Amino acid sequence: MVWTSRPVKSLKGAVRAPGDKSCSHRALIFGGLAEGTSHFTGMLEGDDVLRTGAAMSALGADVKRLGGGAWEVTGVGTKGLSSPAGVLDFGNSGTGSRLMMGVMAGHALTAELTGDKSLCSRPMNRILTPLRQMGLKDTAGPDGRLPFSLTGSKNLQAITYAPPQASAQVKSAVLLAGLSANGTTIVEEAKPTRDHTERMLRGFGVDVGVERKPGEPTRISIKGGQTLRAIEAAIPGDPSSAAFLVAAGILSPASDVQVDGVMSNPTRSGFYDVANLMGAHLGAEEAGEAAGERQINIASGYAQLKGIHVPERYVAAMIDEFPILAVLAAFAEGETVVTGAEELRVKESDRIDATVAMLRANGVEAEGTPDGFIVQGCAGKVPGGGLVQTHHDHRIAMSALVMGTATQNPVRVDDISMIDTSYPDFLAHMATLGADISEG
Ligand SMILES: O=C(O)C1=C[C@@H](OP(=O)(O)O)[C@@H](O)[C@H](O)C1
Ligand SMILES: C=C(OP(=O)(O)O)C(=O)O
Repeated sequence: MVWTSRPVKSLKGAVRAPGDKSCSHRALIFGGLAEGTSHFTGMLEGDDVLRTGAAMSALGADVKRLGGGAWEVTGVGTKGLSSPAGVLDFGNSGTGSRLMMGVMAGHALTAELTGDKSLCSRPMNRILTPLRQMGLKDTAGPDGRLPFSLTGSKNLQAITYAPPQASAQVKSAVLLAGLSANGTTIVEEAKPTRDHTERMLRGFGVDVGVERKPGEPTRISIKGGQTLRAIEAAIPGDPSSAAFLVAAGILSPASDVQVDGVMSNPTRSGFYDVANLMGAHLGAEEAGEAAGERQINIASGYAQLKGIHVPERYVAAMIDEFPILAVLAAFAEGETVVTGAEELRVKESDRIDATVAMLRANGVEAEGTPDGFIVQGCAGKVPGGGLVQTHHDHRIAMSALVMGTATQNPVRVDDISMIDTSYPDFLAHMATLGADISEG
């Protein structure tokens, strides 16, 4: 079903950021491994997270959705999960499927895993390779694509592993397997990635070592056999979802957009840092802590941006924000160059190709490179008028709809149903700000 976003003169208003997707997955997983009953509020209730909850429940945890973002999870203890009766379907979610593989590796269980078309085309060898070294058995073919089944073991061996990719999902899967392995598992991380697994595990009482030395990979260690203790926590707001609203504020003349309760964590703040480097003037006001994370209220208003070469040190901290950054680049003056972001090719879609095609369909000169893209900015005047193919990728769909609020002509999108995977309130929040987005 095609949806259209039409240009508006201004966007104004305040909305609360939805619960962070990464933290919501982890809350359900860790709550299900803990001893006792955990309570969470402010959870994201997108399809990706719901599927992680369903998987934990099928494996034996008691997972209750109480309504309005509140959840109650009674855990089974670190080695207490058991084989599910049916297939575990992770839908569109790389995070849910990959973190759960790490968890299941350390349990005496067999499970069949699958996902939607997009997830079944994403690489899983990055997870299977280290987990097999630890003792996991699986039926995956050489290409390592879902569906396959895996059989875990209560006797995993700890390893020291240096992931070849900058990936929090790989790091987390290995650490979670390490939680029930014999010995101390160490992940050597060359480039910092989001650290929610480390932080949140500590909140559950797990000892996670982090050793940083200048010029060397960070060594993150976890001793097997530790117990998680149930917690009460509020989930912080999602900076990746908030980025769409903040970008809409920057693009729209005479706008005044506020997004409240956004997690501010240096491993997630790349988009905001880069937007400021391009000339945005984002306001930040302290908004207290949630689950050990700082939160801020972000104020966003119109700015004429300048293209830049995005410094590669920001890439991991804004990995999901490149499609919306490309929209900012389209409105900027001059060229924007992204390098070092080859991981974009293995997300829900090939986000380099999908992003470039989204811009070109709307009259913007852009080209893909093996590890990024180059955008020629239109200095505020983006033609629009195109039909964007989302390739079932939520971040492409939301980026295109935000772009359409400020183009010369409406922007159409082939399908928006998958936005529910990460941001079910997106359309409602955009409507609150005054966007003109409708079906047809
Ligand atoms: O650990 C996580 O919660 C995530 C890690 C990132 O993936 P990679 O680990 O593949 O970079 C990110 O793209 C994803 O949206 C969420
Ligand atoms: C890449 C993403 O998620 P996942 O890997 O969990 O599917 C995303 O949300 O942009």
